[in-house]
Amino acid sequence: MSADGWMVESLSHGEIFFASPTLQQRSHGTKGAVCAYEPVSADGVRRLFDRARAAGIARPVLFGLVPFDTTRHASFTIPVQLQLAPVPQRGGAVVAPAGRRPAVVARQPVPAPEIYGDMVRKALDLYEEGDVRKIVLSRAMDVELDAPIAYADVLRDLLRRNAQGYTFAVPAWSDGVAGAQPAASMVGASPELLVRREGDRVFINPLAGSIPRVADPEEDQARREGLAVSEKDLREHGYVVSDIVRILREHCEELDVPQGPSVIGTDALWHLSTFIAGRLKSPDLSALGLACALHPTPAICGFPTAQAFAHIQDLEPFDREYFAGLVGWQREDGDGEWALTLRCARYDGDRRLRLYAGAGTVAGSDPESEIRETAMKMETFMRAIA
Ligand SMILES: C=C(O[C@H]1C=CC=C(C(=O)O)[C@@H]1O)C(=O)O
Repeated sequence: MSADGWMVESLSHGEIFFASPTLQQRSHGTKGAVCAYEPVSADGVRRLFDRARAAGIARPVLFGLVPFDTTRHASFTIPVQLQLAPVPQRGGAVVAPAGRRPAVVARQPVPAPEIYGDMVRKALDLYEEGDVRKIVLSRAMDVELDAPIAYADVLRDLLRRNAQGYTFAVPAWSDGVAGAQPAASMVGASPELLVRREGDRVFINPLAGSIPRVADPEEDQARREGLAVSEKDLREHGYVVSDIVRILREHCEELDVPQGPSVIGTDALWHLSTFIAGRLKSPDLSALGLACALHPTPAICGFPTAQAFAHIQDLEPFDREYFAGLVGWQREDGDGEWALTLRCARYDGDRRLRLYAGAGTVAGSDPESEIRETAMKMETFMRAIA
């Protein structure tokens, strides 16, 4: 453990790091890890734990990435050596980065911001036609660096600025697996908890409806207050909460849903947030099982889900892969935490990253503000890299 208490020192490509607001976990080495690259299923997860036991891993913890489109392959890893610790007090001593940061050699938006604006305008036309009410539209940015990233520096930076978030580096496998080097890793700091399960208690914290923060404290506060009463943002948030609650009612016998959202802040944005707690009807439903029942929520897809999903496939000119999917961990008893894979990038382990950002659109959305919001989401991640 390093002086600042974060277990990120010498983390190499393919190793795992996952920090929630209270717990940090990291793997040491990639040798012997039990891995799978297959669509997510309860049977598949069970088989992985069986393989881990057979391999002599005493207290197996499964880490994973589930794609936005769950018919595609997920990436799962049960490391041989895992270290757990409470997160250190924030605001304490911060170890300065050891070396120089990589420089950006090239940036390529996918698509260009104007085209993203056109996508939002097309969504606005669809709202007039009436078969869909919300679509979360995203864009990407391909970045080339002059040198590989230092995981420890990047994660420290993300951790420092996202105290209430879920900071992660989790490997993405490709066909064949079992090699020591993954195809890529997803690296980022998500503000959004999809599901935490502790025994029969579950916690869900959807976010939707956002505004960028500014340095001036008065203007920043005015933006926070404006978001709390914005009709468009409350509507955007409402689709998410009502759909999540509808599904939770099938699986929970007690549900505690606040009357209305509150506003939470990351270092760069204000978000509308609703913290929901429930008690599961069946102890057999794991954290990942419930997360998959809820996914894709209108926070990253839209409403109604099927129509929004089809429009996303049609409008977005790139494959989301693991972006806007699930990232997290789970123990054999089904307890665990799954966050949405947001504010992140796919990193190839060398000099290439693909950053992603999305924004919810509804009738009344402004294409220019959605361009700004997605730019801000990617920019905050870039600050940690170069
Ligand atoms: C899709 C993203 O954010 C979602 C989560 C929180 C707030 C959102 C919004 O206000 O648009 C998005 O629904 C992203 O960060 O890429």
